[in-house]
This record gives sequence, C-alpha cells and structure tokens, in this order.
Amino acid sequence: MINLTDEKMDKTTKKKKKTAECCGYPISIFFIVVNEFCERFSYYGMRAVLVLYFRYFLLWDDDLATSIYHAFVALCYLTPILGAIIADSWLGKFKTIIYLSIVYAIGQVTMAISTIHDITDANRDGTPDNFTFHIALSMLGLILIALGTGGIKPCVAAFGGDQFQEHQSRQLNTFFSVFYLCINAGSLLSTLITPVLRAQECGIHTQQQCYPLAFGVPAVLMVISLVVFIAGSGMYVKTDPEGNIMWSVCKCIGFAIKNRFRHRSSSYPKREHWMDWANEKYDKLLIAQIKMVLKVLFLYIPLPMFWTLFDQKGSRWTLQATTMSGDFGAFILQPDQMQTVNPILILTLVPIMDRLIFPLIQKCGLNFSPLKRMTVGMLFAAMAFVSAALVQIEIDKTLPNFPSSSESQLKVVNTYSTTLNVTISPNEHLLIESFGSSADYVTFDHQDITVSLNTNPVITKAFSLIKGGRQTLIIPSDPTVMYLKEDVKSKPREGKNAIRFVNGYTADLNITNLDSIEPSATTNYTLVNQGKRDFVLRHGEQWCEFSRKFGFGASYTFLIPSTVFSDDCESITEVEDMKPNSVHMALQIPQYFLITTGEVMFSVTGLQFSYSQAPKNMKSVLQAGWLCTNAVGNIIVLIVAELGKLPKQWAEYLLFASLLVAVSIIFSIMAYFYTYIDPAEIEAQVRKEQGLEPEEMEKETLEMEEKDEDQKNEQGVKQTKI
Ligand SMILES: C[C@H](N)C(=O)N[C@@H](CCCCN)C(=O)O
Repeated sequence: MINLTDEKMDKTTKKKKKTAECCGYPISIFFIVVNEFCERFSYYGMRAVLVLYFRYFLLWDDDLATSIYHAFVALCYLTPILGAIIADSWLGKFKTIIYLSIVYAIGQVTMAISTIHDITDANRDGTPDNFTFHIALSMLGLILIALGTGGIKPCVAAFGGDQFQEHQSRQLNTFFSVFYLCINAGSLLSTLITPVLRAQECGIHTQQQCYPLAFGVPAVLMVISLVVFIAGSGMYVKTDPEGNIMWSVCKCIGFAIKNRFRHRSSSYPKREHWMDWANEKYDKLLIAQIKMVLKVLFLYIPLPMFWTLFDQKGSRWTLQATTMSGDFGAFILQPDQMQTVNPILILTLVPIMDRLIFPLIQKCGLNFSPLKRMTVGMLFAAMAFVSAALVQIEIDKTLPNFPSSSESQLKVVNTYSTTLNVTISPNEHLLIESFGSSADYVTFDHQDITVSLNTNPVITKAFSLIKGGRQTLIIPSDPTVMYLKEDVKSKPREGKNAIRFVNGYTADLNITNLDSIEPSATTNYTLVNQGKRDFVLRHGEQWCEFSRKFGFGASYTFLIPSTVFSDDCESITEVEDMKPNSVHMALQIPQYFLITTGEVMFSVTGLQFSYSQAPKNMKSVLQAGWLCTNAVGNIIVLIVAELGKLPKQWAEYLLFASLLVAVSIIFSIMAYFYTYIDPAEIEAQVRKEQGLEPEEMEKETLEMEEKDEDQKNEQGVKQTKI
C-alpha cells in the first residue's frame, strides 16, 4: 500500500519534476545522444558488410543477396510499430528501450558468431562445411537485430523529446538536429571502419576475411550503447504508459466506422468528422487525439516514395560507382566507400541549414514551414536522381557494347609464330599479328561459325558461340587445336580488374597465386584490385617478375611468349578485353549533395514534425508511423527491382525522379490543407469543454488506475483463494 502511494505521489509530481540542466538542456539527453551514436554505429557498421557476407561467405548470388538485404532493411522499419505499442501501452519507453536493446545486442552477438567459419570447417579448407547452420544462425541474428533496432527506434527519439520542459521548445528543435548528427557520426565512423575490419584476415585453422571482427565490433558497440543508456537512468523523465492505447484507438475507430454505417441514411444529421460517430461511447479527449494522429498519418501516404529513392544509395548508386574510377590522387576510394559522402555531408549541412539557411529564409520574411521544407526535400531528391541519370549517360558512353541476348561476340588472339589471316564465315576477315589480337569484338547474330586460318595447309574449324556471350578464339602455337574461351560480359564487381594469362611458353608455368598453367592453355579470370600489382612467373629454376598498374573495372588477357625467361618478362603482351572505367566517381558528388540536402529538409524535419504533432500519449506511435514510411519505401525498391526492368539504367533513374516530382506535387496539395496544431492546447481545450481542469483530469486518471489496481488485487486474492 505504501508503495502504491509513493508511486502515485511520483505520478502527480512528475510534471513539475525539474531535471538537471546544462546550458538550457536537460543533462539526461547526453546519455540519449551517446546511446544513439553507439546504436547507429552498431547498425550501420553491420549493414555495411552485410551484402558482402551474403555474397562471399554464404555464397548467395547477387540477386538473392540484394533481396534479403532490402527485406532486412524493410523489417527494421516495420518493427517500430511493435516497439511503439509495447512502449505506449505496456512497458513505457524507458523499459522498452532497455529490454529491446538486450534483444538487439543478443542479435548482434548471434550474427557475429554465425560468421566464424571455423565452427563448421571440419576439413579446414577455409569455407564452412555446414551452410545451413550459418544461414540459420545469421537469419536468427538478423531477426533479433531488426526487432531490437526497429523496436527502440521510435522510443529513443520520443524519449529524448520527453526530457524537455515546455519552456525548452527551442532546445527541443536543436536536440532533434543534434540527434540526427549523432546518427550520422555513428554511421560515418562505422561505414569507414567495418569494411577495413572485414578486409583483415583471421581464423583458427585457416585465415579468411575477418567477418567475425567486422560484426563483433558492432556487437560491442551495442552493449556499450545499452550500458550508457542505463547509466543515465537516475536522470530521465520517465512517462508511464497510458494503458493499452493502441487497442483503445483501434476499438474507437472501429466503433466510429460501425456507428457511421448504422446511421448511413440521410435522415441522420451529418457530423463534422467521421470520428465524431464514436462520441456515443468514447471519451472526447481520445477522439480528439485520434483525429490528430489520423491527420498526420494521412499526410504520410505519399512519403514512402522519398525513401524509395533515398535508400538506393546503398544499392543502385553503389553499383553505378563500380563502373567509375575512384582514383582521387591522394587516396583511392572504393565504390562502397562512396556512401560515406552522405553522413559527411549531413554533418556539414545540418549546422549550415540550422544556423544559416533557415534563419536567413526566416529573416527574408518567408514562411518555410515544416511541410514546405519536406516538399522541397523531395524535389531535391528528385534532382539527385536526374543528376544520377546524367552521370549514367556519361558512363554508358564509355561502357563496352555488350551483346544483346540474341547476339554473340568474338575476339581473336593469336599466339602462333606468324601473322595470320583469319576468316570467319561468311565474310569476316581479320589480319592478326603474332602475339596480337583483333582490334575489338566482332558481333554475330548467329551462333554457328566456321574459322579458317591461312596456314599451310589451311586449317578450318567449326564453332558454336554462346548466345548473349563474349568469347575469345585462342590460336595457340599449334593452330590445329585453336579453342574458344569465355570472356567477362559485364564490368568486374567492386571496381576490380579481371585478368587471365595465355601460356605461349613450351612448358608448364607457375604464376603468383594461380594454379600451374599447361602450355597453350588459358587461365580463368582472377580479380585484382586497382593499383600496382607484381606477378612472378616460374618454371623450375627459371623465373621472372613483371608488374602492371591497374585502374578500375578493366579486363585483360596477358600473352606469355616462349621467350619469356630470356627477356626477363619484357615480352609479355597485354590484350585489353575491357577498358578501365574512365568516368570519375567525383561526378557522383552532386547527386550525393542533392539527396543529402533533400534528406536534411525531409528527414530531420519529418522527425521533428512527427514528434510535435502527436498527442503526448501517442508520440511513439507517430514515430513508428513515420518509420513505417521507410519500410514501405524499401518494399517499393524490392518490387521495382524485380518487376520494372527498364533496358537503360538512366531511364530508370529518370522514372524515379518523375514519380517523386508527381508525388511531391500531391504532397504539397495535401500539406496546403493541413493546419499545424499544438496537441497540448487541443487536449487542454477538450478537457475544458468536458469541465475538467488538467489537475482534475490527472486526479481522475489516478482514481481510475487505483480502481484498476484494487480490482487486480481483489482478483489476485480470489485466485489465491481458489
Ligand atoms: C545515415 C543517414 N544519413 C541517416 O541519417 N539515417 C537516419 C534516418 C534513416 C531513414 C532512412 N533510412 C537513421 O536514423 O538512421
């Protein structure tokens, strides 16, 4: 009984509780922003290496890896609804954050364990023997992570907002910007660090890419995030959950619809709002609160389109970067590192916007309301995609002319001792020097060809080409055994270079990191990174070394002559199968700048707007609704990627840009009719109309809670009696 009274005292005095302040800000928010920094480091760090883990550890193909990745992101933005329900109707935000963070940390640890190949690598060949085990464990880890990260997401932002008193509205706005900066600082550091950790080698039996470290560090950060949050425990303003609010909302909406349907005849007088049909049974305050939430949720309908474009930074834009050159002189940027431009720009743009641009616009007497900012944000994102389309057109000009699905392409490489006249039926004549190749690929719209060489006697051989493929006809020192070798028909992944060797030497050769090659044979392609690479060729005691400097995304065939050891590798010839990328990655900076400006206007503002327009007891619900727009956006990416295969990538970018412009026009019309509200004022007004002063209202709630408590106690007694 004493405890109950204490609790009640706490509840009634809570509103007046003054939190410790520093420079006008509650000190407790320090713990919240540090917690957010660590959590976002954990999330983005894990996400940065996830696709590569799917692709190169679980050995999934590109399509499956991309689909599971986007499905995971979508799940992360669907679970906020669950988190909001738990917080608002059961545990309260504080406890929800703690419990779900524990789930999250367990998920990260599970994920890190699933990446230890040694667990199932019984034959010690460096690859796991039991993929099912690793897949099952990593999927379990990802589900727990999605539950954790999504579940706490609406609560942390809203819990931060709860720390502010009414007179701190200016500080509250700054808090949301600082909050966003912390998200991006975490994201920036982790996307720079975890790929480096992954590139390390580690293992018990064999040394492999160090995924356990790349996933382990985010797991540690998640534990730190939890510890920091708990450390601030004594300082927080903790608002209690207001009962099963979601259930009450659903029942109230259901009743309003049913009641409206029952009274559909024109003889019943119309009501101002369809929710007013719940008046007969439900509290006016609840109805007023639902109206506020529905108004905002309605406004959210067009928003997923923004995220559809925004989240393609991680997929389409990164793929675009793999066809570009990342040589910045002082440093080399990998295609997936280009994404770090976004958080870097956020860290620069948020202060500039907050301190300079928005105040300047205000000084000019322009009303740049939150919804106007969001519309402009959408237009910026659309412009970013126009910029991406222009870059794509430039890239397309430099890309090889790959065969269509009905065509075949052929190149000829001559390692015979003299120049050859090669005739490919019916009318293709090529003159190819010894240790040279045809200038480019010849395209055929049929697959069956006959090749004749002007040797003495003439050698003729029939071949069947691969439909939609690129091949090289290798003419070795004995031309009678000429053969076809399949070539790469797309840019090598991750901006790497595909290289292979044709052995024109008279005996087996060993080349660094490659299996031994027989005379006249051609190796399969090996991928090498950009930069200077050294190769050592060896046959018995003889050896020589040769070096080549590689750019990005090229493909070469190296022809090794019989004189290779006598001239110290000098005579090795290089045939360029595919030119290196020539469009510079710096050209992507404008599109990153535009999308990030759009993000500042749209996302930071949307976060503040969702908090400010929500009634006190439904703040997490609206945050969850806001995050849900993101989930839908990712689902749209999945659908478009699967269904809408446009032949040209630049056309797809323009399609997305046009769709977003259309959606932003619709949104601006909806925003025009939206009137900003002060939820607290509306609630006070409704209470007044009901003849209740705020204090009385609180008392009434307490009395109801006390009754509930007594009933529960009585039931407990009855149950123990039974
Ligand atoms: C890192 C990125 N710039 C960012 O700020 N992300 C925010 C908003 C996410 C919404 C889109 N996926 C975050 O909370 O992670």
